[in-house]
Parts: sequence; structure tokens; C-alpha cells
Amino acid sequence: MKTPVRVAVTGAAGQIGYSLLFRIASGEMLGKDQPVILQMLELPMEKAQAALRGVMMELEDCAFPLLAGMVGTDDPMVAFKDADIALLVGAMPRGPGMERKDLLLKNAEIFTVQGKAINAVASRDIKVLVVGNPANTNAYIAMKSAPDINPRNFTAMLRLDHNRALSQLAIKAGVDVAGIEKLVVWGNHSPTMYPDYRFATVAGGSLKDKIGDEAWNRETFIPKVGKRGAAIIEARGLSSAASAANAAIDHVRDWVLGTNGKWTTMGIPSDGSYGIPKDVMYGFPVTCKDGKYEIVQGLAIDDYSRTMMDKTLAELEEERAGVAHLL
Ligand SMILES: NC(=O)c1ccc[n+]([C@@H]2O[C@H](COP(=O)([O-])OP(=O)(O)OC[C@H]3O[C@@H](n4cnc5c(N)ncnc54)[C@H](O)[C@@H]3O)[C@@H](O)[C@H]2O)c1
Ligand SMILES: O=C(O)C[C@H](O)C(=O)O
Repeated sequence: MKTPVRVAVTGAAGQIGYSLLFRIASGEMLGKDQPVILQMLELPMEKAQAALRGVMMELEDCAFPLLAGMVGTDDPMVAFKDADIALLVGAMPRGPGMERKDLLLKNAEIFTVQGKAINAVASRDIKVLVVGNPANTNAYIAMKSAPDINPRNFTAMLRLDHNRALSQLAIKAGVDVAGIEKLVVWGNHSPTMYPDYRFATVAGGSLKDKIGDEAWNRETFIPKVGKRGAAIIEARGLSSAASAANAAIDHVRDWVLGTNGKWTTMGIPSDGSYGIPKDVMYGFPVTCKDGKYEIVQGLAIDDYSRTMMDKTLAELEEERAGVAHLL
């Protein structure tokens, strides 16, 4: 039996939490032979804590063989104690008519508090995924609030955008999602993101050539992927939850267990690659191996791509300036 991995999940009684926890406990994130201890954080309010107790009762009722323990708390110092992995989901979601950056100041403080708690009590090797919006800048805030943890261990979720782009491409090209490789979504988890399939392949050939429709790329595909979150809020009256939880599982699973040489997209602090200033939390193409990610290097950036990549970068720099006083 392997040693249990401690997984902290914030916002555990929320919509995403409800789609996420049961899949982690069943082994879908870390493997079917990996026991987990769930350390769940919710707000110190009776309603939130009662809802969390209910979720924990249901987890108990599943009798998951891999669930080696559970902690429910309103204290970040308890939730992050010795945590190996943290999924920072707890934050306010946007409603109709809002942009994710409208949440910036409302949610920013959560990530300074939680970054500091992670710095104080978590495993020195903790892997952090920020889901709560605006995810990139919240991840940046958490990273800067935890100076004793390697900044590379803080990441933001671009995987939902990556998965959304994959499905739209598969539908357009009439191919299986599983056959598409070498896709990337550059930049911010916001409508400025740049889903880029110039390098993508399907059955060994170029997906871009197969689709052969640059007008569709610019006028339909890019805006559709960028505004998908808003379309779901419009349709459901609530922001995406099951697909967001699914993307979080994909992100952490690939980071921990590896991608076998395949590309995925992660929001990570830039190391200066592709002209993105150091530390900006930006969506990059990566491969993962042995619990580490590496940026895919050497991709040609044409003029249109440079413009798109700089636009989403400018938005991230603006968001970063807006929270500078908190750091
Ligand atoms: N990055 C992405 O791709 C992506 C996708 C979907 C949603 N999101 C974001 O994820 C966040 C959560 O969405 P949701 O639909 O689960 O929202 P929700 O309102 O259903 O749940 C959020 C939960 O977080 C809790 N919470 C709030 N502040 C907290 C804190 N400081 N500590 C611990 N718990 C706290 C709330 O009590 C609530 O139970 C939102 O910010 C949403 O915009 C991101
Ligand atoms: O769009 C939102 O506000 C929720 C989430 O970020 C999404 O992309 O579905």
C-alpha cells in the first residue's frame, strides 16, 4: 500500500467541489493504487460548514477504498497542513454580464491568506492548482504570498480552455478528440486567451491543413473558446462546474503522472520563454514527466500569433498591477 497523498481542496462545498471530491477519492486524479487524505476548507459560516459536513457524509457513504482520511475545516492552517497537492477552488464565481477580472479584488485576499498558510504549513514540494477566478492572477498572488515554496509549484487552470478547444476542433474536422495532439492555449483564462492549433496534428498530418479555414479560426473558433464560460453561465445560470472539475483532475493527473511526451496547456509562471516576462502566470504548451513540467520550446511565432499573445499578456500585466498593493 502506498503512503496516502494529502490533497487540500478549498471551496469544498461549492459546485466544483461537489464534482471534484468524489473523483479524487475514487482514484481518478492520482491513480487507482494511490490512497488520498482529503483536507477540505470552507468558509467559517454555519451554512458553508453544514454543507461541508453533508459532503463529507456522502464521501463516507461511498466507502471509497482509496480514501484514507478526511478533514473538514474553516482554518487554512489546518487544511494545508502537510498538503502535497492543493486545489484552490473556493472563490466567488461571476454571474451573467460580468468578466472574470471583475472578481479580482473580491477574490484576491483569499489567495494572499491561503498562499501564506501554504508557505507556513504545507509540504515543501506541494503542487498548487488555482481554479478560482481570475485564475491566473490568483495563482500569481498565491505564489508571491508563499516565498519559501518554489514558484514553479504554483499553477493556474487553462486546461478547461484546452479541452474546450480540443472538442471544437474535433467537431470541425470530423475527427476523434483523442487523435488531436500539439494544441496550446496561450495566456490568460479570459476572453483574450489565444487557442492555437497551428502545430496540431491528427493521424500524423497537420490539423490546420485539414481544417483549411483561417476565417473560421479567427472569427468563430478563437472567440467561441474564449467566451465559452460566459455561454455556459448564460445557459445554466451558473458557471461551469463538472467540466471545470474534470479539467482540474486532468491538470493534476498529467502534472503528477506525466503526459508521455504529449503536449498539454498549463498556466505557469513564465521563465521568459516566448518573450513573456518572467513570473507572469501564463498559459504555455508543456509536457510533464516525473512530477515536473517543461515548456515546449522552439515554436515559430508568426505576426498574428505575436499580436494575440501580447494582447493576453497586456491583460495579465494590467491585472497584476491592480493587485500589486496586496503583495
Ligand atoms: N479556471 C477555470 O477554468 C474555472 C472554471 C469554472 C469556475 N471557476 C471558478 O471557480 C470558483 C468556484 O466556482 P464554483 O462554481 O464552485 O463556486 P461556488 O460558489 O459554487 O463554490 C465556491 C465555494 O467556495 C467557498 N469559499 C469562498 N471563499 C472561500 C474561502 N476563502 N475559503 C474556502 N472556501 C471558500 C464558498 O463558500 C463556496 O462553497 C469561481 O471563482 C469560478 O469562477 C474557474
Ligand atoms: O467563465 C467563468 O466565469 C467560469 C469559468 O472560468 C469558465 O470558464 O467556465
